[in-house]
Amino acid sequence: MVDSSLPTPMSHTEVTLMGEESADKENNHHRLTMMQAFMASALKKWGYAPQVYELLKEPLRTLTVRIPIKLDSGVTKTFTGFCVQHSDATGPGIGGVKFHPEVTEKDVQAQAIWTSLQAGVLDIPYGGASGAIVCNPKELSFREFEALSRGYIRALISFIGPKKEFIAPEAVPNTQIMAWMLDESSKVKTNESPGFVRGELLGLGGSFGREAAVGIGITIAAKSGAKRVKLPLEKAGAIIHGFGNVGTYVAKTLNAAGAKIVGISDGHGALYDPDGLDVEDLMDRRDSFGMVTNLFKKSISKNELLAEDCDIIVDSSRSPYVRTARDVEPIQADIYIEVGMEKISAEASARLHQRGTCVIPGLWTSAAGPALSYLKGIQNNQGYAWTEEEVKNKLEEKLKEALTSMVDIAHSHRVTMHEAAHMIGIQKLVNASRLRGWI
Ligand SMILES: NC(=O)c1ccc[n+]([C@@H]2O[C@H](COP(=O)([O-])OP(=O)(O)OC[C@H]3O[C@@H](n4cnc5c(N)ncnc54)[C@H](O)[C@@H]3O)[C@@H](O)[C@H]2O)c1
Repeated sequence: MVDSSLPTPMSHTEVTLMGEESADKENNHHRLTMMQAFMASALKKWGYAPQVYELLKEPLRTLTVRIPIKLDSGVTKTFTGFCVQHSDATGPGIGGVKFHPEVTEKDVQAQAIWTSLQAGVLDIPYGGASGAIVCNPKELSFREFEALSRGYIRALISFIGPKKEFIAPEAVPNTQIMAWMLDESSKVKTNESPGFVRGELLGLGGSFGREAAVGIGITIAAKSGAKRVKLPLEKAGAIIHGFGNVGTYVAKTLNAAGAKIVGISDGHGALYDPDGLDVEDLMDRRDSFGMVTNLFKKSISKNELLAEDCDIIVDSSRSPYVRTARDVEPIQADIYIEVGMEKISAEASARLHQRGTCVIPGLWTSAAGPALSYLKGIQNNQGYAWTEEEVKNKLEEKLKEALTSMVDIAHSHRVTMHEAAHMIGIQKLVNASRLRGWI
């Protein structure tokens, strides 16, 4: 039964290209609403009843905790942390923990819903969760970082664990942070399995492949997009919008696959050279804020870069700004690869689709992390670790299966790849909720 009262996909305010800082401000923090709109639209396409949207539009649990930490100066500072569990209908939640000065409860809720959908896209037995600590990682010493990581686990220990929620790395969290979190949970709760956290050190039950995972996903995306638009990857020119952790990894893997990196951008500006940029050199010259474009007199603006001639755009920026249909109008690339949560609006995705651009949605490209967590869980459960090659092959297989399902749904339902991804994600969640008798 189609529900006409469900919200239609959000019509984003058309933001004139007035200077990116003000545009960012205007468009900020829309991701939860945007997620709900994508969800409502996917539910409508499947014809689900309104009660389904009511159940899934918000997380089942949102917890706020306060974490007091003694800083190196001897002063106690109290940090705020969030833990959001969207749904455990399909299994225990899996979610990253973000350490960021501007992260809000709504950001974490959006991320948790998004992770639920990712688990559905991958068809893995997990639900969506997400966590965050409001802090500026650049202001924390190594010891303070450890204290905060352990404090977060102590504050949440009753709500998380292998049967409730796994903790996985997100933005800043690295393997060391995961190891501290695992150790704290073993101290507070005896017999905690190494499977409690995902992404920790190899010597502590971690899996190979954590760092390479996102790059592997994006390379598959680039190769499959290139095949679709009949473009030899070896002759392709790629622009990396957001030359950070993911962006540099992608630049290196695309370079290795034969593509030329013709443009990059960071928080400051952008660089473009049709003859190709020296990725290694740019990486070496980045400052402690990750910026490099500020060193060049010939740098251009981030918006100008979007309009430059290229075959592939990888959008791996960490901008809060969601691109509208109007923003994507100047894009010339044949392939647009979104990395991370909803970088473009439903209308922008539809516009690119209409123009024949192959759009690979972030819901799929960023699913390599959860897919790897799933593979790690299997290794932990069987007490046997696979080789790096085995992990890579299984990861590729899982991602390719998910990509094929997405393409099939896009064709059979005549929808964009974004819509197809959301439709698959939501369907798995609805089926599990229905079997449990929740709806
Ligand atoms: N790190 C991971 O493991 C991982 C995994 C999957 C998805 N993601 C997603 O990928 C995206 C990038 O993550 P990351 O870890 O590389 O982040 P990062 O902070 O290391 O890099 C982000 C880059 O974006 C740039 N940037 C910031 N504001 C910008 C703007 N307005 N315009 C253009 N560039 C801007 C920054 O200068 C930086 O170069 C995020 O959306 C993240 O959620 C990350």
